Amino acid sequence: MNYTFNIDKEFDLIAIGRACIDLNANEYNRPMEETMTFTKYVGGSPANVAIGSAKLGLKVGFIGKLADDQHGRFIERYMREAGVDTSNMVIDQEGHKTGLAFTEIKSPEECSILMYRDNVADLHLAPSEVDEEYLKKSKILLVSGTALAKSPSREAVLKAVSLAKRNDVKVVFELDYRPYTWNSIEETSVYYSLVAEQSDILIGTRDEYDVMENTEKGTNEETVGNLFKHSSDLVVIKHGVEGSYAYAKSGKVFKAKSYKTKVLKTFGAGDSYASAFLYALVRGKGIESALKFGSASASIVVSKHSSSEAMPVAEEIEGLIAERV
Ligand SMILES: Nc1ncnc2c1ncn2[C@@H]1O[C@H](COP(=O)(O)OP(=O)(O)O)[C@@H](O)[C@H]1O
Ligand SMILES: O=C(O)C[C@@H](O)[C@H](O)C(=O)COP(=O)(O)O
Repeated sequence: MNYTFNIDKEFDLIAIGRACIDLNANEYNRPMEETMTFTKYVGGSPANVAIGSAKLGLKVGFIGKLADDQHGRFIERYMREAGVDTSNMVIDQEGHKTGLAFTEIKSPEECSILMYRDNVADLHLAPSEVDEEYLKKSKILLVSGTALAKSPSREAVLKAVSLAKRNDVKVVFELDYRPYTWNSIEETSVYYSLVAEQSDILIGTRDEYDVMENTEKGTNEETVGNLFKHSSDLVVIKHGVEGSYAYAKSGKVFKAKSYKTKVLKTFGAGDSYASAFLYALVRGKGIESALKFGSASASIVVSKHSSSEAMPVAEEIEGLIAERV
């Protein structure tokens, strides 16, 4: 089953939200307290998705705010060289900082992220910095849930969503829930529900949908039943290594297994999944195939050290899918 986009648009995808720095532990299987060296990469979920999709060949743009410092300049250059259009990345003029994510790899299954996100530039993106003329050129607006955590970024995203709806741009909501950015689950649930109801496509883990619904143990059937009362017509629910489902409004349900690999760390799975899933969907490969693309890309990235730099090219994904038929 195919998903259709407006083919007259110049950009395939424009992401909105944070572009930050990941500092990934060089020493494996050690707690953070004993980790002495880290490698720097561009990070931030929507930046990772933008980089991943651009590497696969989509025409990608980004709306976000960068710190006016060495880190901000590193991020802009890296993304531009990765093929992302950075013309709508705004440079902060008020001394806000770049968000940092230190990763801990205690074991392949036990990974965590220590985030430094006080006073970060990305959450200071203002509604006036979201340009309708730019956004309307895209097939997809990719919204990262974390960008809803604080004003003025929250209002900037709400404006982008309403401009997307006015201009035949599909809204894809990547729930991307990061607890430390929010005051409470109640607050998250309010803003997640607001954007979910206006989104065409949603991508999240089962746990993230539970946060959105402010519930402990929701079911996929209840989740999609509620979402299909609104704008959504495709809902992807990921269950980690157990695999993932896509529910279409027509009633069709698709399932994909994950691809076994030698896991180095678990982070990066969600972002690589989203970039390859959307690539396949935009290229008209069908929903079932898009799930396989997402899963295969995630499998490749969890076996590597970074999230952004490790994003695969299409041939690597196709090779893995063909090998595991
Ligand atoms: N250990 C793993 N080995 C291989 N693939 C994995 C593994 N963990 C996750 N994946 C793949 O990555 C996808 C997203 O992972 P998940 O953990 O659900 O998302 P997130 O990283 O957003 O929390 C899964 O649907 C699966 O295909
Ligand atoms: O999103 C962030 O700010 C941190 C990411 O850059 C980091 O690489 C990561 O956590 C990715 O994990 P994922 O969301 O599971 O793909």
